[in-house]
Amino acid sequence: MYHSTRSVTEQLTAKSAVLAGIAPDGGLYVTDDLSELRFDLSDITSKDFRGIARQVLGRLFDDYADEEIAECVDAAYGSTFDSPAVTPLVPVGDDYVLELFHGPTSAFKDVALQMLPQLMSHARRDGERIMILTATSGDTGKAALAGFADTPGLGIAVFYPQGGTSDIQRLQMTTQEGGNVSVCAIEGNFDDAQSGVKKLFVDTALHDELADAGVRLSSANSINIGRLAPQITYYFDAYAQLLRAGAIELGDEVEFCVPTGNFGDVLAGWYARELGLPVARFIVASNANDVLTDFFATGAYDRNRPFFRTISPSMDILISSNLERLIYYMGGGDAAYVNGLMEDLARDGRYEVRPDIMDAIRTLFAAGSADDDATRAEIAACRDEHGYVLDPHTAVAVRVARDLPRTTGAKARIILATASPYKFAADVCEALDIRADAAAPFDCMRALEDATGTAAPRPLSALEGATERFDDGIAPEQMRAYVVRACKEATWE
Ligand SMILES: N[C@@H](CCOP(=O)(O)O)C(=O)O
Repeated sequence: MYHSTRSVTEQLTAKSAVLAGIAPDGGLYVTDDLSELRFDLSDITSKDFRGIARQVLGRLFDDYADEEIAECVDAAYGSTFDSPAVTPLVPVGDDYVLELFHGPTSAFKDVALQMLPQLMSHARRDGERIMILTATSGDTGKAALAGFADTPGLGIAVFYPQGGTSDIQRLQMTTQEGGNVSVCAIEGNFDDAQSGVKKLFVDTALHDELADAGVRLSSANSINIGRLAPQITYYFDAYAQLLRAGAIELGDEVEFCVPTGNFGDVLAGWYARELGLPVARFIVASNANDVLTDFFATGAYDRNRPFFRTISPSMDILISSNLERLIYYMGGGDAAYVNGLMEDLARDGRYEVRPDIMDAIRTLFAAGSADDDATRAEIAACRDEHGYVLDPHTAVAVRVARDLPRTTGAKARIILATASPYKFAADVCEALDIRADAAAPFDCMRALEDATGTAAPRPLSALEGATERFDDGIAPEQMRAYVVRACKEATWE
């Protein structure tokens, strides 16, 4: 059963938690006693990606029948990824890069957002209409649109920060087809978009108004446990790939370095560890928005700081929602304590975690940050040293990992590659000193292809000349009215 990080009174089945997205008190759904759900390592790592996905989802979402989970996995990972491995692991220097960008929108979000619509479709009752509200700093939005477009009974509204994504990321979203989709720029940053969405989730008057039209709200962000859980799969699968390559032996510990914004991706790794994956340490890598780096150093989470727009825009985030789940678990499941911290955050923009909890957290997590200059330098260095082209988010992680020696006991280090460099062609060209007009994204794509001998993913190059359907831009206060309209205008069946 699932309950809020902020209270334990309401207990929900997995299907209900997935459909709800976020708890009515603003908390995130969690399940207790993860240790009872641990896998036999030899068994789970003997499976391929799809087999691991079936195991992970079947265990965490036990009210889905085995056949339902199998149908979800086949639909999500049957033919939608351009690599037979789904998330291939590639050696780069002394480390490994886990390429999570082989899905339809060239970002790691595809792994979960090809799955979430399947999970929701199986949980939804006949006739029920669900509007998925999504805040994005660039990658989640398109991956959610691609996953939910024209899915019966489900609609989707995506909010992105105006000017806060790469040109390609914006075009991916504004050209999206489907009768159940809407895309809107917000005057503000990702935090404004996500806070706006969270406000709507706890707006009971809005819920009543939409209920009269037969619509309820849910989320495609990693605050939704149905979005987070599918990401656990690739941690186990990366380990399985290392075993098959003979790079480690069963039981050896590894470490992961994860480029981080909303803390969902790295938290999925932590769940994998709780479920039995031998992980010595997680490295949390941030860009200049280094609120997490400071948190791990000091125990104080303080969002009262300048917000930077960087060349790794998907990580331009100062409110890392999923940290709430980690604190809940590392604090021994004390929902009242978490509730108090979240009240501090809402009131003062900061909270401070108890030293004993921080000590426990620091045994497992290290953190570091890289600004734009360091990111560009890393893109260039990795190409020079290994002939491998990084996207800016992955480059942040590689740079942070470079500065931290591998922890004792870890037999291999895996860096999560979260997006294709072609989504950020202009910045990657600049970093690699490739001559191209930064204001012309498709010229940059071609220049990057010519200079590196790699090919842009077809869905990205096909954006050239595509018709932009959405040019709405609103203030955060107008999000409520926008959602009401989106619900009225969506084609539901
Ligand atoms: N990095 C995301 C922002 C939201 O994170 P999520 O994992 O909670 O969806 C993005 O690129 O949109």
